[in-house]
Amino acid sequence: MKKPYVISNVGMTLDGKLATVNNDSRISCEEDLIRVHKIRANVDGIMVGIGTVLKDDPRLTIHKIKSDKNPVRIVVDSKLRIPLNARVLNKDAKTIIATTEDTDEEKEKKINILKEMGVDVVKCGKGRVDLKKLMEILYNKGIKSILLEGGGTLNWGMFKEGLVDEVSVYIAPKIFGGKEAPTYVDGKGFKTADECVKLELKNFYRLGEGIVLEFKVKK
Ligand SMILES: NC(=O)C1=CN([C@@H]2O[C@H](COP(=O)(O)OP(=O)(O)OC[C@H]3O[C@@H](n4cnc5c(N)ncnc54)[C@H](OP(=O)(O)O)[C@@H]3O)[C@@H](O)[C@H]2O)C=CC1
Ligand SMILES: Nc1nc(O)c(N)c(N[C@@H]2O[C@H](COP(=O)(O)O)[C@@H](O)[C@H]2O)n1
Repeated sequence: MKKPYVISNVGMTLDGKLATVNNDSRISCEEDLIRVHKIRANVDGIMVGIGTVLKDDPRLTIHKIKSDKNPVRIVVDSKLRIPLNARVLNKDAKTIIATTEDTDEEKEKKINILKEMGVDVVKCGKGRVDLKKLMEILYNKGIKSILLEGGGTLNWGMFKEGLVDEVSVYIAPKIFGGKEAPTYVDGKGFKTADECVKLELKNFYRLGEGIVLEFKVKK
């Protein structure tokens, strides 16, 4: 299958959290955010799950460094829960919403509004977005590289389907704790260590107050 090259990046605490139990996701230092924006500047698309849009209202543009273009923003949103005033829907960059083929009158109405706003809505899968199919669709739209920016539920979906090629994480010297706090990879998890995603460490370095680790995913 032809698919975009996918880089998974997060800023996480030493205990693997992406945010606190109250959804405070201030983890990366300024130097790390600049590093992330340099990656953004080198990919065709930036992808997040609807959970991240609802909790963070991100822009998903390049705004920490100078850049003459923005990658396409991709939101994975089965039930089309995206608020029409979400910042990812502004005119700063193109946006693709990936939703399921499941349909009802209300959903179709919202799709039409989104299309009028210039948003590209793609349908793949039933129940939940079929991520493998989505990757194929995105590749055929000319998106050959993607920065996957979470959150933990979408990260699980992408790792489980074997769709991630590279990992870079910033580990901040912070501990958030909390069983309910989102982690780098949530979802159901693998049942045995044999099934897990295996990584090859490629590089590591100190950045600001924390550390960056870079891996290739073993296929
Ligand atoms: N520190 C960091 O670097 C980052 C932190 N975060 C934090 O992570 C948290 C959000 O994470 P989370 O709540 O897990 O949300 P996600 O952003 O991972 O979105 C998850 C949602 O995506 C939708 N989805 C659709 N299809 C799939 C699929 N095939 N597989 C997986 N998900 C699918 C589901 O909703 P539906 O069924 O409705 O479509 C699902 O609930 C926030 O607290 C945010 O601040 C997020 C990114 C980076
Ligand atoms: N790398 C990184 N470090 C953190 O500490 C973070 N909280 C995040 N969050 C991700 O970045 C998105 C915000 O993007 P904008 O600045 O609004 O463009 C947020 O939604 C998460 O995906 N990342």
